Amino acid sequence: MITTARMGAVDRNAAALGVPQKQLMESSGNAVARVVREVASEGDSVTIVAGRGNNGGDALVAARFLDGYDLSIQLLGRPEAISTDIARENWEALEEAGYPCESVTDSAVLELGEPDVVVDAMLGTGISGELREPEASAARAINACDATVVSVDVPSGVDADTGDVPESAVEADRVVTFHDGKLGLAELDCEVRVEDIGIPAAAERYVGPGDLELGTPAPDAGTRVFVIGGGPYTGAPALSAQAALRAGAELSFLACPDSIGDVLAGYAEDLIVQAYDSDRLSPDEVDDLIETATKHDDVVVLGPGLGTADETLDAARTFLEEFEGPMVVDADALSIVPEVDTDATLVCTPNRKELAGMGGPELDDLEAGADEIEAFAADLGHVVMAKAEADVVSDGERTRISTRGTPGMVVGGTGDTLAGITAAFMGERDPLDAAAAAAYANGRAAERLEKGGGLLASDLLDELPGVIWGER
Ligand SMILES: NC(=O)C1=CN([C@@H]2O[C@H](COP(=O)(O)OP(=O)(O)OC[C@H]3O[C@@H](n4cnc5c(N)ncnc54)[C@H](O)[C@@H]3O)[C@@H](O)[C@H]2O)[C@@H](O)CC1
Ligand SMILES: [K+]
Repeated sequence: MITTARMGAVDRNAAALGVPQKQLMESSGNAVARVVREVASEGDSVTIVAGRGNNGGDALVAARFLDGYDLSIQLLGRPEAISTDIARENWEALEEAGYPCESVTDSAVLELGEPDVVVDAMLGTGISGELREPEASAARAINACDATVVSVDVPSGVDADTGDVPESAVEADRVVTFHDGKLGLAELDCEVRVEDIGIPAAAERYVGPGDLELGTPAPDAGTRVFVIGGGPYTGAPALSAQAALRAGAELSFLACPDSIGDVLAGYAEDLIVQAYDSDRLSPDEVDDLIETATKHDDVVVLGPGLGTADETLDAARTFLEEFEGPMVVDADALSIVPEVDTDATLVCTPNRKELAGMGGPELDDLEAGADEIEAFAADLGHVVMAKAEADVVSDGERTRISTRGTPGMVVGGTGDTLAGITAAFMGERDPLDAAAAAAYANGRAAERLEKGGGLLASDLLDELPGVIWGER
């Protein structure tokens, strides 16, 4: 099963891999025609009712695969109103080649007659709510006639994600949907066929620009990130907090020992430092930290630069047990995740060594071990983003791999930026989607810098907005 948002992302990834949507539309149209051939006999009359989006485009392609039938092609609206180039090009090709095309500009004029088959291609996944005109009248006409109704992708009007069926929706006899099943079709009383349209498996497996779009919230999402880190180290928490801002967080807070508060504040005037009265994180601070994070609905980053003192790990353990919001767990805090029972929503970001330290698989090649990482994430019950040349992100059921990045990223601190980006995205996005998008963004930032070696994690900061807001 796939959501329509994820389907859109995979589609975009396929285009980035060199398989553009027009090619997929050709496959979809072909698949629609195959189903029409199954329900129609030679010479039967087939009426295509096409909307102005890509759902209509699929059926316009199908027309070219239906020689031998008594075809009628009705476009709902004026050809100039077709909303995508690829659908318009397919319309123009039909007109040019002399197919029986009509543009229906007044809903009252939709003359269905008594066709044997109606292809319902008014609306697919682009729909929201009750049908508007002229689609609503056309749906009534389709529902009133005796024809076998073949719906393209989804019966027009039905929400492919939720399965909501507004009163005005088309009642289909068959549905031809593409690539993968849609949750919203499961409850319908009709035959649903899932057709392969030639999307490369890599478009789902490897993160691409579609994942960036899917996992990145709007720039005004207003997420607040709260980094709990530092003590023995100062750079790591500062990098996480700054990366969160570059990835669109509205505010980035840093909770740290007061002994390093001034140092952290000195790194960047954009950070808001909340120092506690101690040399390192200890259980005494936890109640305050949880109260602050909970009150402001913060996304927490726990771990960067915390160190491994016993009292610090005790504090991290208590925080995990008691916090119930979204959080990224990185670095020194990772080792305690398997021992605690938490209601928080976690993305854990171990490198190879930390992964093994958490009781996960010992792997040289994370990509080759993706199945083991998936099994580990399932056991753990949290999203795991394992980091190396390839980053493997899994929630135990869904697994995505990012091969973006450069060898220069082995330098210290690139994991800290990744944690901060993930947190900024997690405020408004599914944790797996957020983590996958963050891996892509962090890696792309390094690629754009084109440094063979000598990359600094802090170099990535300036590059992130161009990737995230420019490439999504
Ligand atoms: N991988 C994919 O995602 C592929 C998608 N394809 C097709 O593309 C379709 C999605 O295309 P689009 O995104 O262009 O969307 P649609 O073709 O579903 O329709 C979009 C249009 O419908 C209008 N609309 C929205 N709600 C409405 C309502 N309640 N009443 C009347 N009009 C309404 C919108 O303003 C928009 O112009 C899929 O369903 C599928 O058929 C295929 O071409 C192949 C590949
Ligand atoms: K449809």
